[in-house]
Amino acid sequence: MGKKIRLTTAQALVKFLNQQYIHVDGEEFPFVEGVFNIFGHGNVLGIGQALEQEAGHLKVIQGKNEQGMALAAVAYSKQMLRRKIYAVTTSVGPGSANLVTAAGTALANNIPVLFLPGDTFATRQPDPVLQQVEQEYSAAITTNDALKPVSRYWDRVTRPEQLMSSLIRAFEVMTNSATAGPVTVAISQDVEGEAYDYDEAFFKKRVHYLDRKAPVEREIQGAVELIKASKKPLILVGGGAKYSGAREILMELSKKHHIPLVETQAGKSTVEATFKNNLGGMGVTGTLSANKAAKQADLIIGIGTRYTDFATSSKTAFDFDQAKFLNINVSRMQSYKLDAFQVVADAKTTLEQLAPLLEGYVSEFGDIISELKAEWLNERSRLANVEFKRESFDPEIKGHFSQEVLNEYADALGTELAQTTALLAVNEAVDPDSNVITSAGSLPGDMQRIWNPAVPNTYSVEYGYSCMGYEISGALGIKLAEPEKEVYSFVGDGSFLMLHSELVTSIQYNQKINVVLFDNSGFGCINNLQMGNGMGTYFTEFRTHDNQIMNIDYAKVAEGYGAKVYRVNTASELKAAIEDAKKQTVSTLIEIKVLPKTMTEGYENWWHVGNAEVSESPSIQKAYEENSKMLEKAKQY
Ligand SMILES: Cc1ncc(C[n+]2csc(CCOP(=O)(O)OP(=O)(O)O)c2C)c(N)n1
Ligand SMILES: O=C1C[C@@H](O)[C@H](O)[C@@H](O)C1=O
Ligand SMILES: [Mg+2]
Repeated sequence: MGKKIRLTTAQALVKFLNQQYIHVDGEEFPFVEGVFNIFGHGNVLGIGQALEQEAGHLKVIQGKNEQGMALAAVAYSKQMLRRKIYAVTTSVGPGSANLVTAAGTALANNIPVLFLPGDTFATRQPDPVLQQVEQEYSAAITTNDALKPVSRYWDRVTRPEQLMSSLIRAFEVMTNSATAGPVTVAISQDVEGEAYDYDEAFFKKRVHYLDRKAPVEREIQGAVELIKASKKPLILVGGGAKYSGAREILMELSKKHHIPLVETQAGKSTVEATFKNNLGGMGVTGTLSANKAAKQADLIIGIGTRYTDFATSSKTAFDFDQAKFLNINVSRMQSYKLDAFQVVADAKTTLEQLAPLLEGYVSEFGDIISELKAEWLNERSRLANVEFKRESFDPEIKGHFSQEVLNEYADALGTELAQTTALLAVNEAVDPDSNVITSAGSLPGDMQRIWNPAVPNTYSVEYGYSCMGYEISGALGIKLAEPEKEVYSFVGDGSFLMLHSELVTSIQYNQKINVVLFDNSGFGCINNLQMGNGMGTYFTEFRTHDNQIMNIDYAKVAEGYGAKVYRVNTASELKAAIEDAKKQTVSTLIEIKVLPKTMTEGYENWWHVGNAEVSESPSIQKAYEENSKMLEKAKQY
């Protein structure tokens, strides 16, 4: 037997984390960058003690809300293309419960993060301890069981020696591109501090290889046949294409064979918006150009995409009578979607192998790609120049609010600015290599349609879970990943109110983020959704008990934390604020008052939502009928 080293479980954990490396395309670097923490009695004397004693290369960062710091870890890993992670340690009970939303976000987006919540006593001697839920039907259930449905691997460590097999499994899952996702290793509070004679070999440097899985001959031949037989193939660029680093080969294939590219939220900015064949986002929140191209396509080459209802317009985006599907995905489960021909392999490797076999092939899209792109760019210019009128304003979201109500908003918020105009003013004003992030509300739709990233991998919208609160938390993660660049967090007033605690952490650790807050005094997109489906405006505006529109001074909140703040309600004030914010070293917040109903609306798309089948309202009955008609046209599965 080899040499032994006596450590507590938590000390062994920290020592092990320091020794995990990843190897990608010939480069090797530590996989765990640091540890976010909020200490409580469930982890301070165990993991806290171990980190205090010897953190090694790990950066230790104090979070302000478990969900917030965990979302920062998700965004960090996403920006690092899943090649580096932060671990997240929490106390027991509410501390670990606060991780559930973040774990769901990581899972829906296939992002590796290591969650280390404390667990109840293994000995059960002091039970029930403070914050122990004490489930009556089973003593084995703890709050951490709530993390099982949102973890790709879950384990509870109740003896020090279990840590070894548990961690090896955890790192195998996180560093495998087909299974990458959140991992939970919950360690009993008493066991964190218990000592054990660990084999020294457990702590040797471990390299996890992120090898690129190559397609087999049958897969390549099948893919080539499908492409050569198609007249109008379309490439749907998903997150997997970005993580695989497929930009150059995508552009080469697209140019050579005249195949348009359209993007999912996760795939956007794999290839910059300025690329001539990039028609932008597709689906419910897609562009007119991408959605028109999708309807014409007879072969959809889905690369690293989950085909969510947003990307496929609830399975109405394509002409299913003629379109075939070719899916390239490291996940076999994902590759089966839409009855596709499956290539279960790395995106970049597969496309590189396809390239020489497609020589001479040209699609029949002809000038259609450039015409569609030009048409969309015109529409985008129109959206940049929307002007409010007090007598007859026709907003993007039509027929919901009367002129009187729109004027009431303009007066209450002191603004005449449209959201699309504001967003495009920001797009023009920021440095092109800046990173941008958002996740919930109306902003992700606007971003997917009209934000043009000029530099690859600068667009990080989380739309797998669309988690309110990710925006500001995630901006901190992106800053940690790419400290040399500015990061802009686009956040609605609703999301800001839900969670912005890590703005404080960004200031505390001198990690400058820029929060661009769009205040329309309400849950705007949900108001659109309900009114667009025949309901009235019901609990989605921020109105007081006596029906006054709330005008909240969010800038003052951020100022209280120490951020540099700006209050703007015209496009020129906004541009000036962006310029000044660039000069700051501290985090900034730009509060923009925008009019409701001025976000972008759908472009030849449909979203299957759960309308009421029976109701007393004729407008709801009508919405139900219209949706049922659309459903008849949709692919059933
Ligand atoms: C954690 C979470 N809770 C609820 C939702 C549902 N939801 C989606 S958008 C939204 C309102 C967003 O309001 P705001 O941030 O002001 O954005 P707006 O739509 O006004 O642009 C809600 C409640 C969600 N996505 N995430
Ligand atoms: O319910 C929702 C509707 C979407 O428009 C929005 O972007 C998303 O955040 C959401 O949760
Ligand atoms: Mg809002």
